[in-house]
Amino acid sequence: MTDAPTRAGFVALIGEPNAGKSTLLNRMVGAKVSIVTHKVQTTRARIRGIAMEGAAQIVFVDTPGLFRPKRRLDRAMVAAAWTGAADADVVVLLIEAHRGLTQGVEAILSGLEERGTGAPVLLAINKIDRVEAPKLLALTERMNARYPFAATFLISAEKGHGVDDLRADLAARLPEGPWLYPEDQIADAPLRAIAAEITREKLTLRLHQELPYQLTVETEGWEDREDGSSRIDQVIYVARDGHKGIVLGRKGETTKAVGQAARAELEAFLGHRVHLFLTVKVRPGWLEEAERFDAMGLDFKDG
Ligand SMILES: Nc1nc2c(ncn2[C@@H]2O[C@H](COP(=O)(O)OP(=O)(O)OP(=O)(O)O)[C@@H](O)[C@H]2O)c(=O)[nH]1
Repeated sequence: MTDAPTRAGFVALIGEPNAGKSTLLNRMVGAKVSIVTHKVQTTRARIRGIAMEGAAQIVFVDTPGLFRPKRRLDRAMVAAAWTGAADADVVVLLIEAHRGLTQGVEAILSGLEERGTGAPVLLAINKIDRVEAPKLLALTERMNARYPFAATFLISAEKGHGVDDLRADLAARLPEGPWLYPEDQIADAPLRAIAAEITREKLTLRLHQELPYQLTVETEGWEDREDGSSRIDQVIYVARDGHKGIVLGRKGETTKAVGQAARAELEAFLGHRVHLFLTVKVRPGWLEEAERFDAMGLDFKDG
């Protein structure tokens, strides 16, 4: 028997808040490689996780900023977010079985129609554990009458029903080609990446608009200690000296608060004690290294 060709590509998972995107990702990807903290609003599509299915590598991206309240829509940002969906090889629209074709879902479908996407759009009706079979059938028909989905999957992300079928179908739709991320990176980079992402998120929450552009967080050290705790060393890189002060805050209080918040979340995530050490460093021109960050699976630029 000949080996199956390798495949790789991007899958955009879209849906209203609370549809179950994180739950589904965790199911498909496994907790270890799922970057679960994604609340940071950026104009870039973000990699949420990478799943291997046979010889296929499925890179899940999400499109932050897509469905924010209309009044505050920043056109450029929303356009960029849609680009994320349009650039994907496959789009999965996740909806809730008990809520059906809501106004929010309708808005997403209109968006897809307006902008168009060359990629097939799959419908995943989630939370099927909450409704009766006849209702599911009716919803499936209604949705498919509304939009030409390439396929429909009835799933329960929480209970795991239908998730394997969805993942296998996604894998089969990806183009043939080499993997986008080396397998060993998928195996060990993620925890460090998640830890860096958590700190970045706390910085964003704390600094809001003041957050320096060209800021990045890297986990440079990780030591699991015998007492069950972890020592994690991270560096916050900024592009200019002036930015260092913003990140540190008066008497270092910003970094301190960020560190405390990040540590608490890391402890909850890892389930054990964490000693987190943050350093702020200036690294002009880190953008040149953007490709390296891309390779780490944290971000990638649109287009
Ligand atoms: N009953 C049921 N609940 C589910 C299922 N999948 C997800 N949920 C619940 O739905 C809620 C939202 O799930 P999330 O995975 O956080 O949803 P999300 O789409 O990532 O939400 P945002 O992060 O706000 O975009 C959680 O309380 C889940 O436990 C399911 O299959 N059945």
